[in-house]
Amino acid sequence: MHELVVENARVPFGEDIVTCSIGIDEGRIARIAKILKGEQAYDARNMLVLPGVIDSHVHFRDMGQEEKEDWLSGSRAAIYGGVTAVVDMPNTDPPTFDEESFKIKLTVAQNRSMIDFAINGGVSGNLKALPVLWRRGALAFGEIFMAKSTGGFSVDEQALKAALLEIKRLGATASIHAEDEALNAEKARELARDDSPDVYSQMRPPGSELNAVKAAVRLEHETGAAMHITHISTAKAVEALRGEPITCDVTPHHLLLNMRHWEKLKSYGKMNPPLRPLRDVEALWKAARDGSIDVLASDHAPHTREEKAADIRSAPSGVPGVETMAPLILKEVADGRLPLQRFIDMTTANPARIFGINNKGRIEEGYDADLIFVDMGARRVIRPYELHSKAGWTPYEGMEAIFPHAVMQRGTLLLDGKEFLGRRGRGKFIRGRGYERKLPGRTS
Ligand SMILES: NC(=O)N[C@@H](CC(=O)O)C(=O)O
Ligand SMILES: [Zn+2]
Ligand SMILES: [Zn+2]
Repeated sequence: MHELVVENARVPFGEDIVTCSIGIDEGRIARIAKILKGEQAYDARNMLVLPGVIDSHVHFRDMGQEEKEDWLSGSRAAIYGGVTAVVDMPNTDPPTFDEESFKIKLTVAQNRSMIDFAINGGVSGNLKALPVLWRRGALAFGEIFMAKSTGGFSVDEQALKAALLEIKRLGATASIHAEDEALNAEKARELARDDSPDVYSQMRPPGSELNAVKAAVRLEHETGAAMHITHISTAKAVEALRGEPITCDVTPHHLLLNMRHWEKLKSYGKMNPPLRPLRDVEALWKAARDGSIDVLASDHAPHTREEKAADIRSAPSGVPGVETMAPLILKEVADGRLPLQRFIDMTTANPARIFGINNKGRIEEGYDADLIFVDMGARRVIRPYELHSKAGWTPYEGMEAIFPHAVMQRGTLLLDGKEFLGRRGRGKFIRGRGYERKLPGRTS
């Protein structure tokens, strides 16, 4: 007799969808079978049941940037979007560059997050701090900024190489923000007086990303570090990774928005890397379908309406996305633009494997019962006032999406139809592989 049985669940197994029961004990999937007995039952009503989404690239801000987002608002938005685990980036205030800032963020997230969370260590002139960040449980290192973005951090190739050698020594993974800082700076000067609506895309051209990705490939050859390119946004950068042992992720905005959206979005469409031409968007979809892109990650980067109302050069870069990512892409799955199994791999098993998150990302015995329940016919138009990020705006207003009907984390419902059941502080810290492990002695 299981504690809880999810009945009438339609679970995708490879190409098939099997109607089954999922037996859950102590928050874990204990059995999957036709019929199971449980003290409690949850009728999935023939909904599609998928593993909870792991969003491996979010900026939940908080601490010195509470006005943009905090862990409570960010994790609430995540739940409504079917996300049951997030990985928070280090460009916060304070930035996660040392033991003290890691502990501060961990305490804040443990007190406030309603979903399970991981914290990445940052890299910026803090080479000596990488081992202690790893021991404190950093999931990975990154995003490591090769070009300045929000927060103004960036490392040159020499510093990046030193960090990669240390990351390799630790057995950790590096996630890279690949743009060419020098080219971006040169373009910004060259286009200082240009007031075309798409000038921001011209200031950070595809060549900037390509230069940085090529440098990252060289550094992988030189260091052998486990590397991942985050928010890849151009056809040529995807090509540059072909055949390389480097994984990558794509954001919903680079799949669903393009340079034609500048007219309408203005500074709300500003993010790094910037909006691209349609030909890059089509190439990203092709790469998502054929597996050249491993992960879908939101790069949830909220800024307030007031900040975003500024002109294109002074407004901050970044768009919110944790609540709309899975719903928007599930709608594309329903429209046949991406196979369901690719969606599942890109949002669950792949990020779990790449970043070393154990026991999450699959509907299999022994895995956490992190589940989302989706009616693939339940389309809804996105309205900003119905979303939950503190941003209070979205670049996807008016677009159709398929939001999950229910969300469960480790066997506890966090959302059930209109009923929101998330609780502050219930999210658990997802520790990286280096947590409290004795570090290999320093070789040099
Ligand atoms: N993507 C963005 O434009 N901004 C992100 C940082 C980043 O991912 O570069 C942010 O933190 O605001
Ligand atoms: Zn970035
Ligand atoms: Zn980011």
